[in-house]
Amino acid sequence: MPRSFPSRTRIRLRSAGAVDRAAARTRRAARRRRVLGALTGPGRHRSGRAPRSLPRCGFPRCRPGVPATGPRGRRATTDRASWSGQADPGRTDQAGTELRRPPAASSATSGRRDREEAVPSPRPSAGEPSPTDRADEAGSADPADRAAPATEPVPIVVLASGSGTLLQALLDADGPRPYRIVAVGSDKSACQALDRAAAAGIDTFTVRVADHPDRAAWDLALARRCADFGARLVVLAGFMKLVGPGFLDAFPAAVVNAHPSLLPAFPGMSAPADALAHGVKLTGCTVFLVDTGVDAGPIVAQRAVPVADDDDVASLHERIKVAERSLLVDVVSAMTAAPYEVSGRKVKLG
Ligand SMILES: Nc1nc2c(c(=O)[nH]1)N[C@@H](CN(C=O)c1ccc(C(=O)N[C@@H](CCC(=O)O)C(=O)O)cc1)CN2
Ligand SMILES: NCC(=O)N[C@@H]1O[C@H](COP(=O)([O-])[O-])[C@@H](O)[C@H]1O
Repeated sequence: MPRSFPSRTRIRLRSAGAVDRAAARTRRAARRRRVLGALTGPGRHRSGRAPRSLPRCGFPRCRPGVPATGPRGRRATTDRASWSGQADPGRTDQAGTELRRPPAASSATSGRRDREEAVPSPRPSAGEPSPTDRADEAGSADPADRAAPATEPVPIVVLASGSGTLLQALLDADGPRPYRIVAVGSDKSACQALDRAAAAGIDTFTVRVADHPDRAAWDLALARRCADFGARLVVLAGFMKLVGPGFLDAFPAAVVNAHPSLLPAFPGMSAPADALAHGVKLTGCTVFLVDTGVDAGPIVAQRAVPVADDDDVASLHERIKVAERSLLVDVVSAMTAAPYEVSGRKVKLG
């Protein structure tokens, strides 16, 4: 049974700049606590409570408020201590995803902890800032915030195994985009998708299952590579490996997959062939939030595509992919441009 998503969670994917600013606010709040602690005596916050330590990211190189250096010197944001300053507390996970839970929301995802290293948890942790700190973080009095552009692109990583035409559509999308592809990864050492990324001047990486002792270790290695690039959203675009809980926990409600059928019809690796074999007259494509099931996660968007009488698998798949490319660009743009809400199986875009 796939794990479900938390009910009624509002998610705002944050730009790298936003997370860096949140880290700076947290550092300032910590400094204030130290100064006030010195004034009011040992071990006391001005609220009268004992100060809490900041939470640590699960990845060993990461420390709160200290940006790690990713490949080619790019900063992978690692701060997890930045809760939203709203009445409904939200928080930023390792991937920089801000999770906001409306008051009636149930608790976060249940989690297996069968991993070789701790990975970031979407749950509130001991480092939850005080309400005072939340107010500090929410406040727009910070000149750095006021000066920051409102529309910094959200860093995304695309994972692909094949020809990479979905990736190309994300690369080619016209106009200013709310996302920036910071890296393209694959489970294969060579594939056309990696070539397309390299041609566009984008960093690439490979994480092969065969190079890891087991699938859980591969999951964590893949998550680490994506996190090192500062990904807030991971897009599976023709990625032909199932990702597991170790990966998904690092990017809660922030991994999407494109699939060439109208799910829940025809899940799996041969959807267009299965649709043809079934004799359907209408099929299509789906973009969904990936969970631990196979093509089973909450549906974000779908588009219908007709089946022609003389279609073969290649012609049908190509017609689906035309729709899929623009659907994926639309969905990734919407998810990175504005908060979206996940409520059980329902996903509402901003
Ligand atoms: N946890 C999930 N991971 C992925 C999903 C998903 O829904 N949940 N979607 C896939 C894409 N996918 C089809 O939609 C899919 C990919 C791969 C497989 C599969 O069984 N793969 C085998 C290996 C096959 C191979 O390498 O040739 C495997 O993972 O061992 C099924 C469905 C993306 N990931
Ligand atoms: N089960 C996953 C699956 O079937 N994925 C599908 O592979 C194609 C990748 O195309 P591309 O390599 O040209 O981007 C796409 O149709 C994608 O949905």
